[in-house]
Amino acid sequence: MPLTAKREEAIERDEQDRLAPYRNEFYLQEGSIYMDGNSLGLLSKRAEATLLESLADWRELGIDGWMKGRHPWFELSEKLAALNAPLVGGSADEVMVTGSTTVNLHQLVATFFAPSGQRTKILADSLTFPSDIYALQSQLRLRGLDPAEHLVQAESRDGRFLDEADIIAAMTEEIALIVLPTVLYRSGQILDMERLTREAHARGILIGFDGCHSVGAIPHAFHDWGVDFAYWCNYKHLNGGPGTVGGLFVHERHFGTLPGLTGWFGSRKDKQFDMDHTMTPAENAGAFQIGTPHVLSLAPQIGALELFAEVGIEAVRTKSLALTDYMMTLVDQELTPYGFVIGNPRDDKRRGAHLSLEHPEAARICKALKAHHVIPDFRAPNIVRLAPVALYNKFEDVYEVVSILKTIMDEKQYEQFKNEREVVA
Ligand SMILES: Cc1ncc(COP(=O)(O)O)c(C=O)c1O
Ligand SMILES: Nc1ccccc1C(=O)C[C@H](N)C(=O)O
Repeated sequence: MPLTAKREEAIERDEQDRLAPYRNEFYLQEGSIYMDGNSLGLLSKRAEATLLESLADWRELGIDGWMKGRHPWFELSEKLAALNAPLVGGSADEVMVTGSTTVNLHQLVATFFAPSGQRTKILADSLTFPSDIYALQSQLRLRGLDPAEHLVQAESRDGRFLDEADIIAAMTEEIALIVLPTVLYRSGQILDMERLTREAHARGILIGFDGCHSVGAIPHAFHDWGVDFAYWCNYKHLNGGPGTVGGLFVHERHFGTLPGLTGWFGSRKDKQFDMDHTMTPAENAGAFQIGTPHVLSLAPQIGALELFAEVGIEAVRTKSLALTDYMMTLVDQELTPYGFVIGNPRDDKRRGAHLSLEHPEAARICKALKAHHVIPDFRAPNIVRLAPVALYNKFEDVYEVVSILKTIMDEKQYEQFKNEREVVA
């Protein structure tokens, strides 16, 4: 189904795009358009190379890979932390690449949730990713507190967005800790982290953020905003590979706080192999490591993060906004008659890096897209999530996806599929 908009306009924008050459850094499948980098980013050639180098270090050096490898494993988490730091607005000391999103949340809540007196509750929200809620519930149970009473979830007025004023209103004198997403995983709304942190601190409450959907997509200033802690995954926008090691940020004002969950890799590096039964924790965010790093799962990040160091997060964000803005324009022009509702914020300040297209037939529209070799994901009950990624998608991809969507809707091709979700996406 031809679009009213002209393909040449998309091609022209690609020609002017300074980041266009980075597309060649990635493995893209011929004839397929990947729009799911907000769930699992694609493999880059540099990430593949650093993974293979680490594998070769293991093959050739055995145990000496820890100190003498091409990317010595003993300092690898620290090296990657320094590459993550500019992406979250922290110093290299405030960041550590370790654990996974959910494990890091457990670690940080185990550290910073200190119920006392009437402050015994944790404040989260009703739209956040389920794993965070499960972790918070179990942390409460571990302290002998009933989650039904002690986990407060700020409500959304429309099921899509959160209003900071509602969250602030829930910051009562019963709240000890707040955990919120930076960007909501379904609607892509960015929360005003600076404002929320200021308001939490004005009430004597600690606050941390889940950065899974924002790190590698938008700039952050966790240090300057005064955020107490944050945690994120490196497999979405950072393209570190499936299940790659996650990241965490702890504000320097908390250095010296004993982690809730300690292990020998949280030791000061020069002390670790003293094997003393009295731990000497690292004097920075390194203290929050627990055990031996998953080296082969860290290794792709060396190459993947190098790309971000080269391009800079500001340039990534500028292109990402241009891509999602272009996609919204085409959706408005071409798809409105078919019943799509744009369920993400339109404002640049509020919009993350993906579009959330709502439609009652969303599950089977996603299946029809896949039959056309377009990879979106479906999020229940009615969302087609589409993420045009700055480092590897082009404006012409956006044009093509909207054009395919128009054909699917016009010819009701989605009717060939069941309107039920698949297992993963
Ligand atoms: C916002 C958010 N939080 C938490 C998670 C869970 O992360 P993990 O499975 O890596 O612990 C995800 C994605 O899986 C997510 O998108
Ligand atoms: N970790 C995964 C493992 C398997 C499949 C998807 C994921 C995701 O990350 C989903 C993502 N967090 C989401 O926002 O839906």
